[in-house]
Amino acid sequence: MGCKYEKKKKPNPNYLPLNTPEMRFMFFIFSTNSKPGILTMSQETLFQLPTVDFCKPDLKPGTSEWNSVRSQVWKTISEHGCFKALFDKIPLHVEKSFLGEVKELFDLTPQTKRLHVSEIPFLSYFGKSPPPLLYESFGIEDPSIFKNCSSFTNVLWPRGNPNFSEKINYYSTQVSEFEKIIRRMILESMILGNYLDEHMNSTTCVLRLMKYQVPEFTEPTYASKSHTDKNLITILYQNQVDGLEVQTKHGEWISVELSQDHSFVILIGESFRAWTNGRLHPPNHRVRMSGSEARYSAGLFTFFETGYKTKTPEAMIDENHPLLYKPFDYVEFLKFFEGWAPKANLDECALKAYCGV
Ligand SMILES: O=C(O)CCC(=O)C(=O)O
Ligand SMILES: [Fe+2]
Repeated sequence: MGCKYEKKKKPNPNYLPLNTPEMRFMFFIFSTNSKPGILTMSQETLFQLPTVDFCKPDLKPGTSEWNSVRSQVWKTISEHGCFKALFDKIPLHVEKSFLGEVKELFDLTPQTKRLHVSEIPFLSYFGKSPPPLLYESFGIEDPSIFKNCSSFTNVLWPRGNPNFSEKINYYSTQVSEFEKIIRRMILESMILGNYLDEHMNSTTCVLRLMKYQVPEFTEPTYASKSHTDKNLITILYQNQVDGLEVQTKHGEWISVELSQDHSFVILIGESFRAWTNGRLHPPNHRVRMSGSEARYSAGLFTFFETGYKTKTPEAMIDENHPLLYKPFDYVEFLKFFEGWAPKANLDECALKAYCGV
C-alpha cells in the first residue's frame, strides 16, 4: 500500500454529524480547545490517513526497500505528523491475545485497579469516579524491562500474572524496535543521521493501556479531549473498535479507520517538534466513542529519559530558524504540565509555555 491518500468509498457508518443542540453541547463539553468549532459533513473523513507498509522481510538501512519506505514515512510525517502503518513482526494471534489480557485487566475490581500507582505523572491507574467510567488507563514504565512488567502484574494479581507480564514485555519490545526504525528513518530524512546514537541511547518508553467505555448516550461521545502528545513518538494499537480522530494542519478532523490486521497509528509528539526546532508537526487528536462495543488500545510512548537534557541540535538552528526551545528535562516538564494543564488556555503549546525561548 502506497503512502498516499486513500479516497473513502463509503461514508463512515459510525459518523453522526453534530447537527443537534445536544450533540453540539457534548462536543463543547469534551473538547478542550478553547474554540471548539463544530464538525460539518464536508470537514468529516473525506480522506483517510496514508498507510505505510513495513511488512517487508528484509527492511534494512541502506537497501532500496528501506529508502522507499523511508520516503513514504517522511512525506506523511512532514505533511501530517502522523500515519497508519502495517507492521507484522508480532504474530496475529499474539496481538489478539494481548488485547484479550488487556480486557481482563480492566475487568478487575476498582479497588484492585487503584493499587497501581507510580511517581511518574500520568502512569498511575486513572479512572474517573464515580462511575460510569468513560475512560480508564494504566501506565507501565519501560515495559521492555521484564521486571517492570512483573512488578506491574504482581501488584494487581495475588499470585502475579506471568503470562500477562510476558505478553506486555514481548509486545513492547517488538513495538520499541518498530519505533526505532521509524525514528531512524525520520532522522535520516532530515540528514541528522549523526545524532542517531545519542538519540537512541537517551530515550525510554512507557506503555499505556486504555479502555474507552461504550457511551451512555446514543450520540457519539468524546471520551478523550483534543490534545497533542508531549513525548517524541507514539505508537497506538487498538481492538476492532475505531474512534481515534486526528486533525490536519488545515484544521480538518479525520477519523482513523484500522480495518486491516497488523495496523498501528504513529504520531509525532511535542518533544520531537522541540528537538527539530519546530520542523515536525505534532497533530491534535482525540477519541470519539459510538456504537455498542468498548474500545481497548495500547500506546507506546517514547521520550527522552529522566536526567537527559533535550537540546535542539546546532544543525537545526540558523538565521531562518532561530532557537525555539531551551534545553529541558522531559520528566520535569511532565510535572510542570500536570499542574499547568487544568488552568491553561489549551491553544497554547505546553512545551513552549515551559521552555519556549
Ligand atoms: O487510544 C487512543 O487511540 C489514543 C490515546 C491517546 O491519544 C493518548 O493516550 O495520548
Ligand atoms: Fe494522545
